[in-house]
Amino acid sequence: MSESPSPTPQAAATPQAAAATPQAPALRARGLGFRFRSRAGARWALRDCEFALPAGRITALVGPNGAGKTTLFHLATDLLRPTEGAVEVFGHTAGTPEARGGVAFLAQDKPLYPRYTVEETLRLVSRLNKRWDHKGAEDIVRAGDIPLSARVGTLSGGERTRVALALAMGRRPGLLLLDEPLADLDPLVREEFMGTLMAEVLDRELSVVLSSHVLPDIEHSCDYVLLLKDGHIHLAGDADELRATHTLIKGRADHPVPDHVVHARTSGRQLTALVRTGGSGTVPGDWATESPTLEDVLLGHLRAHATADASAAGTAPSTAEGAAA
Ligand SMILES: Nc1ncnc2c1ncn2[C@@H]1O[C@H](COP(=O)(O)OP(=O)(O)OP(=O)(O)O)[C@@H](O)[C@H]1O
Repeated sequence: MSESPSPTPQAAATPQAAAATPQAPALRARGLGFRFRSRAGARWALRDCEFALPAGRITALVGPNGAGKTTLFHLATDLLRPTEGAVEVFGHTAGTPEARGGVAFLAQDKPLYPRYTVEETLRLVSRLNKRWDHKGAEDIVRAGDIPLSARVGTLSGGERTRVALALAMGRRPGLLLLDEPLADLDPLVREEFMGTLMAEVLDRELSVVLSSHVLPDIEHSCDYVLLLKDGHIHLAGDADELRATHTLIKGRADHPVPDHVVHARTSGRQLTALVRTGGSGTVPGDWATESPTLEDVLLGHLRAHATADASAAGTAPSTAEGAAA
């Protein structure tokens, strides 16, 4: 891991508690847009984003590569400033001392000093944060059997993720933003990591937004979903509600396809489709129906996105993969 100028940039943020407005969403976007400018020209990474993520929940932030997930985290933590609109943390505009004090960010590359021991790293970050829970941070490290005397550079990817989580949690944030924290963890450590996170949510009334491409891990741990595509909000809502308002159907491919199909595909003579049923669960026609998992719902919407892209590029498969979101 390369040495970086500052471990956990957000750890140096103003250590001031966010006086959370009661009932204020943990994270809210109002007409939020961000445009990168480069030599190649300007490009919108996020546009017209409107959402309110409820407090005390674990929100899954999902979307294809380049959808704008990291950009959203950077806007929420004031590493970037909106080109248009605004983003708020517990009702406070991102970048204000109240917002900065209430949010901790675990970045994808988890910047840490490799030559420091774990203990030195915790002490360094504790000095930068008045509101620091040293025991809580150490407990998270110890739960992973990581010696405090170990040099960060000698830790595995999963162990570094745990140390970075301890640094973020030590700041006692109201909102924790995790950018693909599961990417370098093996399945057992992933399960353990999500268990630690869920316990923290319950014990500390923490709100979490977690970006991930690992959909099965989201299934049992996330209770709210935000799906981004091409910098726009494609889907947002309570996980149970999303399961209840979609239905999986299977049947003969030569049957007329029902309304509100999110995504359909054929295999031989069989058609399988994800349909928005608005909660009734009923689909007219001769179809076998099944309740979808959250993964089914997200895959359906992600595939719809991929197919729409392929169609636009003239490369859509010639099967019945038509999609209507
Ligand atoms: N520094 C930059 N300069 C110009 N464009 C950028 C920059 N960083 C990101 N982008 C572009 O902004 C868009 C959103 O990028 P972002 O990293 O937010 O996506 P993401 O959803 O986090 O992707 P991934 O899942 O691959 O991590 C992409 O089109 C990306 O190419």
